[in-house]
Amino acid sequence: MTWLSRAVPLRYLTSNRRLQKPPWMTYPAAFYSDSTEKKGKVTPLQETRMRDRFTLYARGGEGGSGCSSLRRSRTDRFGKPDGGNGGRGGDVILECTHAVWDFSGLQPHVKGGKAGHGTSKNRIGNRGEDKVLQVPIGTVIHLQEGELPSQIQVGSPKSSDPWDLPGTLVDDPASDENSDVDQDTTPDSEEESVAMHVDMEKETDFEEDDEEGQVRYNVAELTEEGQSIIIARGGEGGLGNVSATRYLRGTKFAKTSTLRTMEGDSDDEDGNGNGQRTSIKCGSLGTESVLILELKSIADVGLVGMPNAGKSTLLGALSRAKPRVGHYAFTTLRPNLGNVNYDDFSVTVADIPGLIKGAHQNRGLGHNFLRHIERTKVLAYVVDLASGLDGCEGVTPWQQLRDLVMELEYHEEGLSDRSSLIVANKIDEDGADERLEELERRVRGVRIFPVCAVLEEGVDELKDGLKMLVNGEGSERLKLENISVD
Ligand SMILES: Nc1nc2c(ncn2[C@@H]2O[C@H](COP(=O)(O)OP(=O)(O)OP(=O)(O)O)[C@@H](O)[C@H]2O)c(=O)[nH]1
Repeated sequence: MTWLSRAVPLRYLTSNRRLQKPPWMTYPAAFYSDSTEKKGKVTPLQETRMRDRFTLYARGGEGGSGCSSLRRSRTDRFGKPDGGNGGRGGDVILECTHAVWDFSGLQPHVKGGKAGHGTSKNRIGNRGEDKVLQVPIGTVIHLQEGELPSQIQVGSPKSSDPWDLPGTLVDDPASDENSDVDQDTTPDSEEESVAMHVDMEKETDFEEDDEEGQVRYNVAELTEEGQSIIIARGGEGGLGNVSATRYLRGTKFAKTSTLRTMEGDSDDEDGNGNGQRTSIKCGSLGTESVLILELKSIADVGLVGMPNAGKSTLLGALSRAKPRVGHYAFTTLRPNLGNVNYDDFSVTVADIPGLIKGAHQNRGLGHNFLRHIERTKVLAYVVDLASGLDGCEGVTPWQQLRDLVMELEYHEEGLSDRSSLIVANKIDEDGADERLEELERRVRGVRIFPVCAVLEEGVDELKDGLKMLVNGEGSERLKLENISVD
């Protein structure tokens, strides 16, 4: 089609009848793809890449400062302390949800809300607002710097307790001689005690990695909807002069002179939390951590295959997922998930972007996506039966299988060692039947399902085969020694 064949409005024809190009024709790309332009779609290769690895800097909010205030009355000339404690800074929390599927919505630097300062009449400062970040299901956390994350129990009644007092408040200071404002480690809620338990467990798990500057791998993972962990805790609030007086009288600061000095210090503070933080009046800073978040999709079945083998088409045939399908390699740039429904249960299937020989040397899309099948129970190797037929260039199905197993093993030893089956796709193509026979001769040990994904032929048998493997009825594995390529 030439540009002249399109209807041109009269205003673009000049008086001497010479044709001038209308504006849209000066942009050939827009001209040829105007329907795409109108719908605002991107061309397939511009599809946004999945953000499945992310470095996050988190800091808990600062605790509020305690207030120094005296309440005088006609009967009490000297007054009584009535300054309230500062509030506790907001935490930074990761929450696992189906609503997001990668980390593209996250900001790299996140800080919990700053708490309010205490005020007179013994009023406690507002608690800093928690910053809740939504992460996808299957998020694995590696710790680069800072404290280990701590789990929050779902539905903990205390988690939203508005009367959650700053941990620095010591009810009976005299009973705990060694207590210290900045080192109060007594769990004040069920939530905190769980957190500490988790921490201790993890600590033992990662003892050997616990060297400075080293990343501590897999410190936590989020695998269920609603599961939350605190990755940076808000700072504790400073003590107001009511609590400070009680605290100091009951502990090592018992000397009146010290008490006066400490309280005096507090009076010098401007109350905005920027002053010297050694004073018990000042709120403490929140904890800081640097985390590497990594997504490992949780699927029962992983579809692996060379580019163009028909994985996305197959996922669409097996489930209601609508992945992008194209007749060129690397149409799929991110793992797609779909649910295969049976009468009584459903199976999640992940379509992993095409692997090629040498992916471990970063060819094609590299190995990045293979971590999404680390947690799958079953592998379905999808091969293109028509590849290399009719004298066309292409890799034979048995060679495809060999390359795939090798790439999986290069990525992680033992990755291919899980229940597997082979999907021999494109059985509708000429010469595919003979190819299938040869494939059955060359590959032993696993079941082969001939399928035509576009016409959805053979899909029901494949579904049954997948169901059996997911249920643990069968444990065939594809091994290199069982594939004959010569
Ligand atoms: N003849 C025939 N063509 C098929 C069949 N299944 C898929 N195709 C075609 O093969 C091409 C590639 O299909 P995709 O589903 O995008 O393949 P893929 O494996 O997801 O490709 P990547 O995204 O590169 O990994 C498309 O043109 C499909 O229409 C089939 O059963 N028979």
